[in-house]
Amino acid sequence: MTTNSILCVGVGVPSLPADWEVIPAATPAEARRHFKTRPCTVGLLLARETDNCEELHAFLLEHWCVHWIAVLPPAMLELAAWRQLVRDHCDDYHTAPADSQRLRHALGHALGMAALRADDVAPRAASDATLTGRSAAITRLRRQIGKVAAASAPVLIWGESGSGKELAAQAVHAHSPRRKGPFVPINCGAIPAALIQSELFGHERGAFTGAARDKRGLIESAQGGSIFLDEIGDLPMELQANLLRFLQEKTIYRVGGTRSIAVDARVIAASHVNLEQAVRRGAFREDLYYRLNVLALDVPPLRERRDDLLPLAEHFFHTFYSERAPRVKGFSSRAAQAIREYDWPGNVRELINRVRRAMVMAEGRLIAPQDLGLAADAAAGAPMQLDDARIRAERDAIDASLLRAGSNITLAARDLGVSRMTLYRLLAKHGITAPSRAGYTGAQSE
Ligand SMILES: Nc1ncnc2c1ncn2[C@@H]1O[C@H](COP(=O)(O)OP(=O)(O)OP(=O)(O)O)[C@@H](O)[C@H]1O
Repeated sequence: MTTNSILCVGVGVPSLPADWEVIPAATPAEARRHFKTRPCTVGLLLARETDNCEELHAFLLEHWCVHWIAVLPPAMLELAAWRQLVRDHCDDYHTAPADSQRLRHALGHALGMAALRADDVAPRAASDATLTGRSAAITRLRRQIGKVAAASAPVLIWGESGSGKELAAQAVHAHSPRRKGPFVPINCGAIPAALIQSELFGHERGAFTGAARDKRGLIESAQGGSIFLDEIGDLPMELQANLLRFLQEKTIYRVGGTRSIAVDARVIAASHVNLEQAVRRGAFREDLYYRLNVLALDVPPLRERRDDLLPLAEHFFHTFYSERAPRVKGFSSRAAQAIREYDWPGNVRELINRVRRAMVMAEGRLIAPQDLGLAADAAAGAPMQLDDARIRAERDAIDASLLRAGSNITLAARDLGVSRMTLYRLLAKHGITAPSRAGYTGAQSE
């Protein structure tokens, strides 16, 4: 690919400077074929009234990393759907007929910006199927990821549990100049405090009892790539100092070691707690917070991007298609409505778990709200003894937290405010099978 390649989608390709390679594609389908073999960083979208806005929207979503410039008749800009398409996907737009001087200038500028971002690296991937969703919020996030990926400073991702922080971190890495290097995810909250230092920084032989040989830490293993520190707020204070030193000096010391080791790894951190408040409470170092918070990304909770709910549900239905009971063909309209109306406190992870469970448990051909555990209480209104109501509420709470926690007993117990042992006892009491990591399938007995 030359750096001056421009993919023109639509008809009526304008004359452009001879040293630019112009790749014409009359339709999105043709453009898709070109993208497979000739990825471009700049695209010109020549829209006409007869075009299908939805189809173009889907195409642009797949190629969100491209810098798009649109040319469209002024009347189309009166229409809300087209205005949104331009707002969501394009860096710039011109009304047709476009002034050729201004258009060349805009395209030249886009090529220049793309070249700066690419920074001598292979072209950014032309599509990313992983961050599914079509809401304005997720579209914005994808655009921000594209920008953040090109930079080299640390990234801090904020979002509720299960909202997609790790996926966003993977996308930053996948679109960055480091994409060929490793992506090393670490959950700071899941590693026991006694182990975390040697896990992160490695150790030298004899550093402590049991350290029989030298061991590389996870930070070192991210050499040339990115390290993803999930739940950074759980990092003990003393390690926060070590991490700060690494961010400042790009070197680490293994536990028990005296030699500094240079490590070239980009830090991407994430938290579901407000780190600013943690700083105020004295639980998180202020200097580390400012070091990390250079490029911030906010992954919105699912209830704030309801337009993503059905595309995501469909996406997971297809992802787990082979696991479904063979008769299950899709979602009923009542299930779709229930999905749209529910608040999804456990975010995308909860949606995955509910869809997976429904695909296995559904009684009919179409998934119903009750298969998703989202039916309005069928017994509502019927008299119920207080004891029964208590038992039912307890079981529903356990059910819901297991779904939110993605079958992780430790997280579910924490969510419910009980110990793991108590949760196991409650599971036995309600006849709920202790979930395997493969997936929670809900209460087994009524
Ligand atoms: N937009 C999305 N498209 C497709 N899958 C998604 C999307 N967002 C999240 N997921 C999926 O949802 C699950 C939870 O996402 P992820 O692990 O990234 O969340 P998280 O915010 O890092 O969670 P936690 O705070 O618990 O670590 C993963 O299986 C992920 O692949």
